[in-house]
Amino acid sequence: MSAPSPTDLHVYRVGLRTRFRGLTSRDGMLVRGTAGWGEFAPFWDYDDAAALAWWRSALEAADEGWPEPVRPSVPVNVTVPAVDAGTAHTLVTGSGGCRTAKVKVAEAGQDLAEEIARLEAVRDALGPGGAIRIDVNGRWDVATALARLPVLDRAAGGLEYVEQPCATVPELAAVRRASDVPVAADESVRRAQDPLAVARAGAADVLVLKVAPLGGVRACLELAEQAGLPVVVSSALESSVGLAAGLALAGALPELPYACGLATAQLMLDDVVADPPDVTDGELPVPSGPVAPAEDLLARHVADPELDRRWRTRLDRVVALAAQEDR
Ligand SMILES: O=C(O)CCC(=O)C1=CC=C[C@@H](O)[C@@H]1C(=O)O
Ligand SMILES: [Mg+2]
Repeated sequence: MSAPSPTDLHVYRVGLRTRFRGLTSRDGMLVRGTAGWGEFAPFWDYDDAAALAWWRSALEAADEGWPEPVRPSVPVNVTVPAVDAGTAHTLVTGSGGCRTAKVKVAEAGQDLAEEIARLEAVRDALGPGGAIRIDVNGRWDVATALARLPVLDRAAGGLEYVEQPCATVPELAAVRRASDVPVAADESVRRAQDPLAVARAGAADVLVLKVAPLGGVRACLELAEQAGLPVVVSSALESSVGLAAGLALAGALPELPYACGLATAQLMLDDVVADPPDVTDGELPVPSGPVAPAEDLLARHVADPELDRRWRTRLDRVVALAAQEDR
């Protein structure tokens, strides 16, 4: 399917519980194909060329479905946005038994004391056995990373890893060489011309794979195999239609040594899927195939006409790009 009929496309918008990635709501497009439903929801700061991979991932779900899983459920981390310590504590205790927390730091306008308090609260809520990772989204330079990491490592009672401490591959390599905290690459994979460059450079201990920006479950399985590094599957903050693709990847990977960042439905006020899976004992079930939205929820969260028009024109441009590439 290259140009779905407009009736098989739905644009949704759902509010977020707390501000995340500068967003207070999430919007995207759901597409129905012959195998089920896919989600096309590139953030608005992705241009059409970058959005193409998100479209291929949506089409894979809608038209092909996914490879067979090798496990029935996957461990997930609770995602803690750049919130105050009390809210962070509540998020972890209400996460459905997650034993790993990913905590956002380096938020503009916040200071180190707030980060320390957030990490101490998360450790208190998790107890001594849990794992804590932080995500910097590339906002530190190397010197800042090397100054902050020991402090935050202490506040957290030990960090499992730091995700994308700096923006570039050489900077990640420098941090990895000089710090005891393992380094995970996220933007250096999903926003890179060459998603394997960071692995080849020896600049990361772990790769974060997000299905949609990397072009689908099969593309990610191949990437993981070629990289030869442990991977963490993480969401792109989709509805449960899109999250199902992440769960399918996590379910199909030969090895899954870390908890995955796929519990982000907890950050949303509602969903487009009826009875989305709850996190139980820190795990989410791997779906048997693509997941369908519910009519009444689509109606409840239908985008306003202007947003609907923006998504449909965006998709028209991306479908045209895909046709050019396939030629
Ligand atoms: O990994 C997680 O725990 C949840 C997903 C997550 O953190 C993200 C989802 C989407 C956009 C990103 O800014 C953010 C990330 O940087 O990993
Ligand atoms: Mg990240």
